[in-house]
This record gives sequence, structure tokens and C-alpha cells, in this order.
Amino acid sequence: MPPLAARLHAPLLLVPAVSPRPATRLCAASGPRGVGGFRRGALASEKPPVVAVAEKAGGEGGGGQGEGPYDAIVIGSGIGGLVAATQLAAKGARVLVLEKYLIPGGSSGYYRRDGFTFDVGSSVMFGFSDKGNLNLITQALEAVGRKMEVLPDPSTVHFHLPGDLSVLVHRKYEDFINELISKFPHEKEGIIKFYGTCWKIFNSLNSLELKSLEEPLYLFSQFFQKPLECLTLAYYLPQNAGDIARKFIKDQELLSFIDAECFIVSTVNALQTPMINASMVLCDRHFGGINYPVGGVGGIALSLADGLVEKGSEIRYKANVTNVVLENGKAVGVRLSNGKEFFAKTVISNATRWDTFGKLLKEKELPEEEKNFQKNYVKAPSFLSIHMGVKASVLPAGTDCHHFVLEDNWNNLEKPYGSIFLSIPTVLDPSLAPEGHHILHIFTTAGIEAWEGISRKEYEEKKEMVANEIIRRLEKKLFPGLQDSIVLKEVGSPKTHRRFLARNDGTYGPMPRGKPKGLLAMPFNTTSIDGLYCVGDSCFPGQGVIAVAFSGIMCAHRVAADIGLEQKSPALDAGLLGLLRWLRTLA
Ligand SMILES: NC(=O)c1ccc[n+]([C@@H]2O[C@H](COP(=O)([O-])OP(=O)(O)OC[C@H]3O[C@@H](n4cnc5c(N)ncnc54)[C@H](O)[C@@H]3O)[C@@H](O)[C@H]2O)c1
Ligand SMILES: CC(C)=CCC/C(C)=C/C=C/C(C)=C/C=C/C(C)=C/C=C/C=C(C)/C=C/C=C(C)/C=C/C=C(\C)CCC=C(C)C
Repeated sequence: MPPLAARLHAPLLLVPAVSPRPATRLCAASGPRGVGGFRRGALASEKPPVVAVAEKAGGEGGGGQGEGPYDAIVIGSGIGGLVAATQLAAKGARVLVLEKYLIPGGSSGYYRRDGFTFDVGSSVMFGFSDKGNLNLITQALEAVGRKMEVLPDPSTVHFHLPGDLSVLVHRKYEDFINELISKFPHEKEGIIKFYGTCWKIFNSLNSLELKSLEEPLYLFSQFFQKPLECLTLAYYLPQNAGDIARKFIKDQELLSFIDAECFIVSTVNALQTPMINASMVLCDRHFGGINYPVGGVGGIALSLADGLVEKGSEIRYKANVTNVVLENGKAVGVRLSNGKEFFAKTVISNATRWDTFGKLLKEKELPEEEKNFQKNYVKAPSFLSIHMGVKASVLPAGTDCHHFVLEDNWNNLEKPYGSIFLSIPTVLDPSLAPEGHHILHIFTTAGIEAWEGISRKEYEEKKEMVANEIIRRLEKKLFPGLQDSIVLKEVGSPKTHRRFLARNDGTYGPMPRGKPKGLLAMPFNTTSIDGLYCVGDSCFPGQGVIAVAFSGIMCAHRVAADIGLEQKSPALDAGLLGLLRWLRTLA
């Protein structure tokens, strides 16, 4: 373990050490630069801050032909993959992570431009507190001896909604609930009952030790120790937040507000959002609170990768896995685009299930389990993201860190470009931008179809036009003079996300095709291919950094049991896995 001071300062490695150059260049979108300007190669000249990892990173995966066998190979270093890898390494396994890009993190990566440090994806971090059982990011870092300094956010999000409805989600639950009741006094009882039900579920979750729900010895021991809590979770597992809200609330506008609450974490309305997931985020934001890592979200992946290497495992960058290698129907390794092969007892894919089964496995027939998954879930749209550096003077004093904007019409909530997400992480951590400046990270949902089949020139013009319209809307609603305050602007389209995050159609994650039975249909980590596991947002419990961290913890536990690092019972395994498979077919 590195000295405490080094660990505490690890995230600061992302931030320029001396006062960064003032960024005065107006950089209109030019050329596809990856996620919000994530230009391939732009970071190649920068030495990745985790030295131990950088040294391991040879070109195209480094290493020679046919290396191994490892205990596990993890394809991809998103937070899901890294948590699975580090948990396994902490249990004594020898793991190899193969990442296509130059740095770890996937959607939770970072990039730097002209003194600005941008988060590629969300800046709203759940699971980063120092209490309870659901602080999964804190726990994942701790498992490999890492700790990050965090800045508590006084609020989760400021909603700006139709009819000039403005709701600030305060960190303190009572402040939030009182604000909501003040807007809907006639629904006081319904509000208390709905959010009260969320707390009942959250408290049950928070009382459990979280490990693999596919491992019977653990699952039965939890049922034995916490029967009421487990039965509560089993009861709500197939239910959705919108149905529960309708039991207590009649006001249509308030139900639409709850739709918006769910949409920001599931990209669908409350009727399609599993109640367990809604409860998790609607309560953790008050229990542990939203906490931002000093130096930016990218520091989480860097710290995990650093810890992984220190535990004796490896991560290799520029390692593009093109095949999962099967032997007698069992996954035994992977092949890279340059033909190199690596072998392991188990293979864990952090690529989406569409990529894993559509591209990495060359089998002609999709397994029944995956057919069932694709029957129940479609790819959520991708998004358009705008990363901007602006003059600080454009933000009024006391501006909140995160905003959600839907101006006039509730019907636009789920439509492409309908609602706007905005994060200003420099409100919490000014070191992410040159002095006198702020970062605005804006994103909105967008399908890939409308971005394909057009010429390069049309593509560039379209990015500029769509981004300018979103900026105009924010200028009108929140920040007069926004356009003129911009010093740096980079726009990522759905195609950018597909290319640089290696996500099928740039998808944000899985989205229920219709009205789901809560989380019942969501597959866990095992797959119908022996030795092959999936991790990340197309596994239980779905989208979200904390959700994929949980999927990583579950996956590592199941894999550890299968390779003999944790207890297991083959007879009970067969029974439970069969039962879970059958339950999923009921959804
Ligand atoms: N704007 C946002 O807020 C935003 C955007 C996107 C995602 N996210 C969050 O991140 C979550 C996703 O996390 P995750 O862990 O599931 O995945 P991820 O997409 O973040 O990471 C997957 C990683 O696997 C790598 N990869 C994919 N295919 C590969 C291959 N064939 N060979 C080698 N490497 C390969 C990718 O380069 C990437 O680094 C989402 O659910 C979402 O919550 C947030
Ligand atoms: C097995 C069986 C069948 C049964 C049994 C019973 C039991 C025991 C059960 C149990 C269960 C459990 C444990 C579960 C768990 C779960 C969890 C943990 C979950 C979680 C979740 C999470 C989530 C979903 C999250 C999400 C988040 C997100 C997505 C976020 C996002 C954000 C964003 C986008 C941002 C926004 C921005 C602005 C506004 C600016």
C-alpha cells in the first residue's frame, strides 16, 4: 500500500500541478474528437498518471503469443470491469484487464484540454460516502488500499420543469421533502408515503452484506440473518416505481415530477423504472449524499487500476479484444485484433451484452438467455454531449452543481434532445478549470440513426447546429450571456460515443422494451457459456456507476466461488441458477 499522503493525492494527479494556462481559444467543434472531444491519440502524448499501469501498457496489449493462464481475463476497464477485477485481485486471484482505449474508465474516464479536466460521463457520484453498506465506490477503492478525497455536494440536482416548477433536491432529506410538499401541499400524505416506501427498501438494502445473488450459500445466509429485509426486497423486486407512486399520489404534475426523478437515472419514466433502483438513488443521495472526487471522476478508475497492479494483477491498454476463445463450448481465453491470445480459467466481459454476444462470440445462434434479454431490453439511445469551458462571470453566485432542464412540455421528457442534463463540477472543485473559468458538461439523449449516412461536412454542421440550439435553450432558461462566455467547446455525437466508448450504437445502456417486471428479467453475471461472465450495465441492476460497481462485486464473488477462492456448493448452485433462469422467463 502506498503512503497515506500519496493515496490521498492520487486523484490530484489528474489536475495540472501549477496554475494552468488560461484558455482563451474559442474551439468550435472540429473533427470527431471522441466523447465530447475525446480525440483518439490526444492523451497518447500524456503519460497516464498511474505509472505502474503505464509501464505495463505495451502497444496492442503488449505481451507475447498465448499468454496465461490467468485466473480471470476482464475485457474492458469501465467501472464494472475494474471493480470485478480489483475484487478478484483482492481475493488473491491473478487477473488481466484488457482495455481497448489508452486509459481506464470507459464512460467514467476523463480527458484534458487547455487546462480543463473534463469527466467523460456523469459527474453525479453515488456510493462515495463513509457509512452504511451501499457506499460501493468507497468499498471498491478500499479493497485495493485506495481512498479518494471527496467534496460533499449540498444538493443532488436542481430540476427546472414545465410550468416554472423548480425543485432543488437538497442533501438533507427533510429539506427536500419540505420543499416538495411546499409545491404540492395537497399531496403531503402521498409524498411522505411514496418516499417512505423508498426508505423501507433502501434500509433493507443497506442492512445486507452485498455479494452475489447467484451464490446460494451467501443468499441463504442473508435470508437467515435478515429475513424481513430479504422478503421486503423479494416483494419489491418485480415492481416499478411509477406503480407504487400511483398508489399514493393522484396529482398528474407530481407524478410527472417522479417520472423526471426516475428518468435521470434510468432514461425511462417511473412506470418503467424498477422500484429497487429508484429507492436506491432517491435515498442514497440523502443517506450517504452525493460526493465528488477531488480531481475529477477519472481518478476513480485510475486509482482502481493502480490498486489492481499493486495487488499483482495487470492491465494492458490499446488491447482490442475481438474474440472470446471457446474450447469444447467453454470460454478459455480471448484473441486481440493483432492476433495475440491470452488464456484464463474465466473470462469476464465488461462490453455490453450486445457487443459480447453479437461481436466477441462468433457463434451463429444466440443463446436462449440472451434472446430473452433482448426480448425484454432494447439499447437505450445514446447521447449528445457538449463539454465547455466558460468564463466564471456567466454563472450567478450560488449556482448549483447539477441541473435538469425540461422547459415547456412534459411530453418531451423522453424525446431525443427533449431534456437537458447539466453538470458544473467546478462549483465543487475549482481546480478542474483555469482560474476565472468553469466547466459546463451538458448532455441530452440522442439516437444514432439520425447521425449516420451523412457526409463529413453535414456531420460537422449538424453537431454545431444541435449543440448551439441546446446552448441557446440553457442561455434562455438559466444563464443569460452563455454563448458569449464560451472559451472552449467540444461536441460528442452518438457516433463519437460508439467509437470511443466501444458501446454498441453508443448506447447509454439497456432500457426495458415495454413495462418491465421490475428487475426480474435483468440477467446477473453468469451466462449460458461456461466460464464466460458479463459485468456492467447490461447486467443486474443496470445503468449507473454505483449500479455497475455492484455488478462488479457480484461478478467477482461468483467467479471467486467458481475458481475455488470462495466457498461453493455445486448442488445448490445448480438449483439456484436454474431457479433464477426460470424466474427471468416469467418477466
Ligand atoms: N453521461 C453519463 O452520465 C454517462 C455516460 C455513459 C455511461 N455512464 C455510466 O457508466 C456506466 C457504464 O459502465 P460500464 O462499466 O458498464 O462500462 P463502460 O462502457 O464505462 O466501460 C466499458 C469499457 O470496456 C472497453 N471495451 C469495450 N469493448 C472492448 C473490447 N472488445 N476490447 C477491449 N476493451 C473493450 C471500453 O473501451 C470501455 O473502457 C453506465 O451505465 C452509466 O451509468 C454515464
Ligand atoms: C435472488 C432473488 C430472486 C431474490 C432475493 C431477494 C433479495 C435478497 C434481493 C436483493 C437485491 C439486491 C441486493 C439489490 C441491489 C440493488 C442495487 C444495489 C441497486 C443499485 C442501483 C443503482 C442505480 C440504478 C443507480 C443509478 C444511477 C444513475 C444511472 C445515475 C445517473 C446520473 C446521471 C445521468 C447524472 C444526472 C445528471 C444531471 C442531472 C446533471
